[in-house]
Amino acid sequence: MRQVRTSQRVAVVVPAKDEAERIASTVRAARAIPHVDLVLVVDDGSEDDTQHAARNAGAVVVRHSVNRGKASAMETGASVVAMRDAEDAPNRLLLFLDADLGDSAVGCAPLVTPVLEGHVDCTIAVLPPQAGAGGRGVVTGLARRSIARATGWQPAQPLSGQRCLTREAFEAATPLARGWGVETGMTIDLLVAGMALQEVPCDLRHRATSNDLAGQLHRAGQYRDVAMAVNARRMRGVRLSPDTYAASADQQQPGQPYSAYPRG
Ligand SMILES: O=c1ccn([C@@H]2O[C@H](COP(=O)(O)OP(=O)(O)O[C@H]3O[C@H](CO)[C@@H](O)[C@H](O)[C@H]3O)[C@@H](O)[C@H]2O)c(=O)[nH]1
Ligand SMILES: O=C(O)[C@H](O)COP(=O)(O)O
Repeated sequence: MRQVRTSQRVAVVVPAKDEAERIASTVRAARAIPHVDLVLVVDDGSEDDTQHAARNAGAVVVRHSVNRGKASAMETGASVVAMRDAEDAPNRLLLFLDADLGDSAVGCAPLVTPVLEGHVDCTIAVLPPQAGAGGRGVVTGLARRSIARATGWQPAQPLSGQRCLTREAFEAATPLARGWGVETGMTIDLLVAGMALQEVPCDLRHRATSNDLAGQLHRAGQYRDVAMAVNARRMRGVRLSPDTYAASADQQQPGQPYSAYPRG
């Protein structure tokens, strides 16, 4: 496991598209997370006032002049953080947060410690049930089954985008899968690369997707992107054989670190 450096800092990266209503409270809450010294908002071609609201709340803001999708905004954010990492200090950990968490974003603090202390390479938030959520688990099920087939892991919330990871882990997961496939692709890439992941319960609230027409269209886009991320990895052979992960898969426990390779 990697060396522990308690002086290591954390950069929060927030991809944001038309989030003027909630971005200020998300930024303020993110700044209160221990070890965070940089909050970077990537305005992904918003048509509202997201960039100014974020800047006024204390974030560093960069902007895509056209909408490029969440994964692209995450890559832009990580590149800007790298430019701001000091040469004589460890690279910052990256903490990706969605823009719609509002005040509850501070509830992501528990994601930092397991990575900072070197226990795992990436943590992923598990959210409590959300008021107004209308999904039937179709996209979530596709993502979970696909991750399990490639790596043996059965995460509770495979689509969760609140993730803290090392720079090395981020690089192992790039180029990121496009759009809404980013989390599923990242999880597979990290586990195939031999990294350890852990789901961590976090007290968060976000704008849940309802079951109206807009919600169903959103889920159709998510399904398409997850399927594309999975198929691209299958075609490139980015997956492990069941023989490799059998022991880890058998012993996995919810909320505990998971690594697909046997630990010697
Ligand atoms: O073109 C876009 C669209 C969205 N976003 C941002 O991406 C984040 C997530 O978008 P949201 O509309 O909240 O998506 P949800 O369906 O609620 O997202 C769930 O599912 C996604 C995967 O499908 C994950 O990325 C999210 O973390 C998870 O909360 C937000 O900060 C958005 O502002 C962009 O940056 N660019
Ligand atoms: O509402 C959600 O959690 C996402 O849009 C995914 O939907 P589903 O997994 O319920 O299909």
